[in-house]
Amino acid sequence: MSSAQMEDQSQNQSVKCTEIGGSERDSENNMSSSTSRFDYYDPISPWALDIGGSLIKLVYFSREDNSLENYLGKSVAAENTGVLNGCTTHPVLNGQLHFAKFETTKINECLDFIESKQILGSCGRHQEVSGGKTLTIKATGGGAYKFANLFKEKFGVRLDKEDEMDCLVAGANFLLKAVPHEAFTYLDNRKEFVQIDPNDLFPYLLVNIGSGVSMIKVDGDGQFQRVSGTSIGGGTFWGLGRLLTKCQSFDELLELSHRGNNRVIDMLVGDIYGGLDYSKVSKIGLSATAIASSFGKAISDKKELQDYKPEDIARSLLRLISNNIGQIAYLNALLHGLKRIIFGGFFIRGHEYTMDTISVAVQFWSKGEAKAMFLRHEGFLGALGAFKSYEKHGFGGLMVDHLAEQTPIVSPRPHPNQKVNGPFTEELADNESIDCSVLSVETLKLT
Ligand SMILES: Nc1ncnc2c1ncn2[C@@H]1O[C@H](COP(=O)(O)OP(=O)(O)OP(=O)(O)O)[C@@H](O)[C@H]1O
Ligand SMILES: CC(C)(CO)[C@@H](O)C(=O)NCCC(=O)O
Repeated sequence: MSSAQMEDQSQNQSVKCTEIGGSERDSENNMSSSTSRFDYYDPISPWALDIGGSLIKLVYFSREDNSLENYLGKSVAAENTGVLNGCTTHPVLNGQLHFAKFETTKINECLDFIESKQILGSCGRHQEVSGGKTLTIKATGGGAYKFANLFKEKFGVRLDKEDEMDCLVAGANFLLKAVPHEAFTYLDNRKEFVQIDPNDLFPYLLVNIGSGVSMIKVDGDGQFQRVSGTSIGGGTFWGLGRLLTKCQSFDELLELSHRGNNRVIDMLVGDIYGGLDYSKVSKIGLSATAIASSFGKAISDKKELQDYKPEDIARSLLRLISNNIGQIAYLNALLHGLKRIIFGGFFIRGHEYTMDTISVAVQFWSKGEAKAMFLRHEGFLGALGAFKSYEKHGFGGLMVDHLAEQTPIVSPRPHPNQKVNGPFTEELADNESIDCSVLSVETLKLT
């Protein structure tokens, strides 16, 4: 299939997922202690959190109304054929996987959202599920530690902490293996979806650009090493950008950068060489338009901060940070012999200029040997990994397993080749949901 065809299809992309759980829920993590088998027939919709330094990411599953009937029907049918009696059934739950994000400094908005959407399930607030057990929710990121008490006080739920790197890798591997049209390249204003053969996925370098940046060499499922990182990341862009431009939101900063011209502030090779290409006077090969020194013009100009346009500052800053991350990523890929570099994290936000800058940096430094790739669900790797981690604890129908098929997505997206007015290419709309079919494997205990 040509990349152009793949791009077209992506416009109707949706994810169908399969949710699998297992085993009896008799551990500390249980949602139910099962005094009757019907305790299992009202499963709490699973959800998971990734609470980072800048943003909280929430992934949750909601069933369609007829889902429960479906579930009961299949289970009873299984019982009638003698499959039950402590054995496993495979009821299919139809529903949707939802994604939402909130600023960590506004965590109350997240708590209100959880409450308003009733994603705590039928047990409601301050629940003690049957048998005196506390509902446990999978959570990752530093905030899973920092805000554990807040969730306990507000909802009576316990945050079951999953390692941040484990979750990033699990989320990335899941997306790369199971979700069609997930990975893409972006260069010269062209977005091309890449279908990676799941058998030829590893090794790769995962570069997660959150507040800070983690670089992880991924060798397989659960096999990885955090090889590097840098504190110059998304938090730096947003923090410095806010101070320098006085803008009020991250989106405003991105919007500014879209309109700006970095050459006003960055010192170019041509500025130093009197307009000549350095490549013409030396073997080093830097063009006149290459940035010699980010923000370098600010030293020579007799100007103050207010003399620069906020949009030009935003543009230079975005270029500086993206370039730097692209370069460090490439150096790590080189050090570890990796050709494929996959970028995630909410810093990217499907922003054309960010992706282009990172891609150019990787291409430039690797002389075309390495490739930068991006992910549609870039910001939800950790939360998806936490969501998937229910599975490894073997309880309660809580694992996205594989994609069954695609159905049209609810919200329309611009065509990848269509020039959009804003700075974003194809960002996941906030709170967008994805159709899912969920296979819930429950071990039913008959009493
Ligand atoms: N609406 C937004 N508000 C604030 N920052 C945003 C927003 N959208 C994107 N960002 C960018 O995304 C970054 C956070 O990305 P992400 O959520 O992946 O990391 P995090 O989990 O908060 O950080 P860390 O993993 O380092 O703790 C911010 O620092 C900022 O650059
Ligand atoms: C500290 C974490 C892992 C928290 O998510 C992240 O912000 C990060 O990778 N920062 C970069 C730290 C460093 O390696 O210099």
